[in-house]
Amino acid sequence: MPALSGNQPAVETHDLRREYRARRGAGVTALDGVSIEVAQGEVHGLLGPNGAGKSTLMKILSTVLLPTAGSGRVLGHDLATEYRRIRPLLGIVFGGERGVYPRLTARQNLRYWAALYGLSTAAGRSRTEELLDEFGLAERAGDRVETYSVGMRQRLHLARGMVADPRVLLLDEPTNGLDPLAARQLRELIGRLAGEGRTVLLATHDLDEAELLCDRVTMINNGRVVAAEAPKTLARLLSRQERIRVRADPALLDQVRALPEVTEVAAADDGAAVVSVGSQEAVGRVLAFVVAAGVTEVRTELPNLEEVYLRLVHRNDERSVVAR
Ligand SMILES: Nc1ncnc2c1ncn2[C@@H]1O[C@H](COP(=O)(O)OP(=O)(O)OP(=O)(O)O)[C@@H](O)[C@H]1O
Repeated sequence: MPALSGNQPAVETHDLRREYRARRGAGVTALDGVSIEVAQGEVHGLLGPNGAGKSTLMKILSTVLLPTAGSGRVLGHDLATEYRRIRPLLGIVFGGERGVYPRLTARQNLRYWAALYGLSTAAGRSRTEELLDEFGLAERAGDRVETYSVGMRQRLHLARGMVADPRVLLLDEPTNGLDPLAARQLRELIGRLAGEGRTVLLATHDLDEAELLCDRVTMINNGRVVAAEAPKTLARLLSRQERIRVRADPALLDQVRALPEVTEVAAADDGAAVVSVGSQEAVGRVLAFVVAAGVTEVRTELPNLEEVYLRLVHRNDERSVVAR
């Protein structure tokens, strides 16, 4: 990977707008003033419901689509005028079959892409073998891709995106359609690639994946940024209810339920009870009550990213709620 230069953001956009013209009727505004900033080395999630504008943003960042208005830079290079300098810095892994030839073997695919990226034959061959090893494809490297499982194909997509050792990886729903094991293997690979100092921009519908992998997430709805923060910070900012997880007998739980500060007592999957408390100030009083009653297994927790997402994106279409 080429050395890092300066500390400019890996990716930044300012007021990006993208409209798609319709032949008849009104056009669609896919992006409506999107400003994001992704630091070098960061794993950044792009979250939002279908049609939110994630793929449009990814296409603009990968320089295959121009914005209608606004601007953006990748490692300091302007998206509109310096795309030739940006492309070698990017590894692009979008879903579907594009970019990998099913009738060729994994080895042939990777050598082909290495040649397209301008590697010499010898360098392309050695890079191909490295990638086949790293992405767990070496054993089947001589088989046609059409005989691969979906998980193997997706690992090959990721390997293809890594041929030129890019500084920035753009991943559009890379684990979509994978079974849990294959998705986990791919996430481990993504985590490893990110650990090498690369910047990763990951569009995903999988909120657990985002929580697991991402340093920060941007949530987009109707072409607008509704939040941009670290998953934990978002949870804290949006948490109107603190929760306390306790293990206690049913009689004590009845007493807890009757406390004025408590809004709900629900059963968790693991047999514990999750006590929701109306305000953060009241948590101490409820905690004191359960501890005085002899409960020893007790901890407070924040909502997970899925709950934050549901509140932010599906609550309504408010404008910027928690923009950086
Ligand atoms: N080529 C196009 N022509 C017209 N409208 C388009 C085109 N591409 C996307 N759109 C519209 O722009 C909006 C944003 O689409 P986009 O694909 O960027 O969203 P997304 O967040 O990636 O959705 P998904 O999660 O379903 O992939 C949608 O209303 C979509 O219908």
